[in-house]
Amino acid sequence: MFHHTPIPQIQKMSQIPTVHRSDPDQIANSIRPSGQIHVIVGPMFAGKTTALLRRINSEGTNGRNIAMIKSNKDTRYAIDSVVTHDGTKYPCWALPDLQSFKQKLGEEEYDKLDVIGIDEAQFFDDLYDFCCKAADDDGKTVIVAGLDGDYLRRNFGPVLDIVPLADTVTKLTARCELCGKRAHFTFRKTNETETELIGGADTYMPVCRQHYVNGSMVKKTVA
Ligand SMILES: Nc1ncnc2c1ncn2[C@@H]1O[C@H](COP(=O)(O)OP(=O)(O)O)[C@@H](O)[C@H]1O
Ligand SMILES: Cc1cn([C@H]2C[C@H](O)[C@@H](COP(=O)(O)O)O2)c(=O)[nH]c1=O
Repeated sequence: MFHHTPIPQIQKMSQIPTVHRSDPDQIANSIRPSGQIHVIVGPMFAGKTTALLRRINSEGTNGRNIAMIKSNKDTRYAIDSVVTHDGTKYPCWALPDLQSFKQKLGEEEYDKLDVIGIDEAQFFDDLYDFCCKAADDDGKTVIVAGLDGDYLRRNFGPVLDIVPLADTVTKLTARCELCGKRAHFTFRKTNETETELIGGADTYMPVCRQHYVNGSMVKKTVA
């Protein structure tokens, strides 16, 4: 039996859907305020909050209007201030999430802001959406400090999610508490296993790779 295979029809040019290219002039001429996002990460005690405060103070010196936010989960040194491990302070909004910020501050005050600092960013689930809107739509400079990794060296919260949005990313290091070499990791001294556990030098120490691995082995052996 003879089978007739249908020959595919060649599409006429007019039938091929047009790909619409964005017009570069239109993009270039659209007037949008230009925001920025700067991200500071690293282990605990690396100087993330210190770096954040330095940048915020320098923006303030340049006459820019600033607001600082931290997670209200961080109750270590003060409720309504960002505080470094060596005691430098800056007043802030301590919030459960970032979406409540505009409402708390008021629309008019929000519009006047040039720079928003965010500390303990690992605790804000809505970090990505907030930063995207603040920089892309509202023209704010957002400076974010937070832990990139938790005590098990896993992604911590949404901090690494905003790297694709960022103008700059700075990874700081601390000093290994056991040998003084550069420390990239945070070691939890206690046996608690929950990801979020607020604490300072009583609970955590910065360590180099070698001492992170040794410490984890010792913990496993003892457990
Ligand atoms: N192992 C440590 N234990 C306690 N404090 C430390 C330790 N290493 C450094 N520090 C102090 O912490 C300061 C940095 O604090 P901070 O900016 O709050 O760090 P981060 O925000 O990265 O945790 C350093 O300047 C130093 O004074
Ligand atoms: C590693 C790790 C840390 N945390 C908590 C401990 C502190 O309260 C903050 C980090 O503060 P810092 O300003 O960076 O010193 O995060 C946690 O909850 N879980 C962890 O694994």
